[in-house]
Amino acid sequence: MKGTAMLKVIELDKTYGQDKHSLKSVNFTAQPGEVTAIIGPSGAGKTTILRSVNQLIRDNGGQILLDDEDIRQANKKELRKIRHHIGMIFQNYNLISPLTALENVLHGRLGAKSTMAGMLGLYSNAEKAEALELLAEVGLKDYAYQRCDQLSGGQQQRVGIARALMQHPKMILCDEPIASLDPKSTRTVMDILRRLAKEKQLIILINLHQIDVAREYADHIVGINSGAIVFEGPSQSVDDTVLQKIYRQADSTATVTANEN
Ligand SMILES: Nc1ncnc2c1ncn2[C@@H]1O[C@H](COP(=O)(O)OP(=O)(O)OP(=O)(O)O)[C@@H](O)[C@H]1O
Repeated sequence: MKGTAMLKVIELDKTYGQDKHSLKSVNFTAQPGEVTAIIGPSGAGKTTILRSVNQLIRDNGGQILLDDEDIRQANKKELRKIRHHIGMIFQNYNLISPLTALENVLHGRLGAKSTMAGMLGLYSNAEKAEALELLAEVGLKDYAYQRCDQLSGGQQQRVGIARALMQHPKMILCDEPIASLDPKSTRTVMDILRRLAKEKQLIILINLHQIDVAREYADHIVGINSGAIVFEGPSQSVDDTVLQKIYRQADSTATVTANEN
């Protein structure tokens, strides 16, 4: 992939089983340099969108263009290559606990290595230096040799971010990355994601339950209700009327988190 990537999702459909229509002709764009947040009630389809974007689940139709290439049309080999440039950040961090922060970050290179080199844990000095630099970028310079299960949730999520950066991503997909974090760690993680989007011109696509966090940190907001996009626009235009539309008639679990430190 080359050039500046933009993610463009066009008329994406997903049906689970026979009749469970989870995404209904979903359209939205996410620009490099911006944080794009997907908000909506529980069960609206946020995770289904993220999992479709990197084709962890197969959808039923539409287009997913990254840098004008349709990810849906990629064969297995091409998909592996595309996925290598898509970082993932998870609610439960998905780190390998007994390993150190540095080792976990180095795992971000696995997709770029031969199976044998990956299995043997063979990393070059340049890769190690880069991993250390990335840990410093997320404020964990002094924790490189600490086991991940000895780090706080917020620190573990920052290791997850450094690991994603080790993939040299065009885009980072974040599935509720702050759901398990306290308000202070939430701010640290969101500050880092926003800074990285700008500095590295990354597309950051993030599922959020916390409306206030989305409004504060996202440049662009996509609102989904029952599988259909009901709002797309700058975060400044998300007012009460828009929120009512996004969360209408739903058993909303959305929370407005406190912004205290
Ligand atoms: N594997 C599956 N099989 C069948 N239905 C599924 C599956 N995964 C999700 N769904 C359904 O698809 C819809 C969208 O689910 P999804 O997990 O994408 O919502 P969400 O907005 O991410 O919810 P939450 O905020 O609670 O995580 C829901 O109705 C859900 O029950």
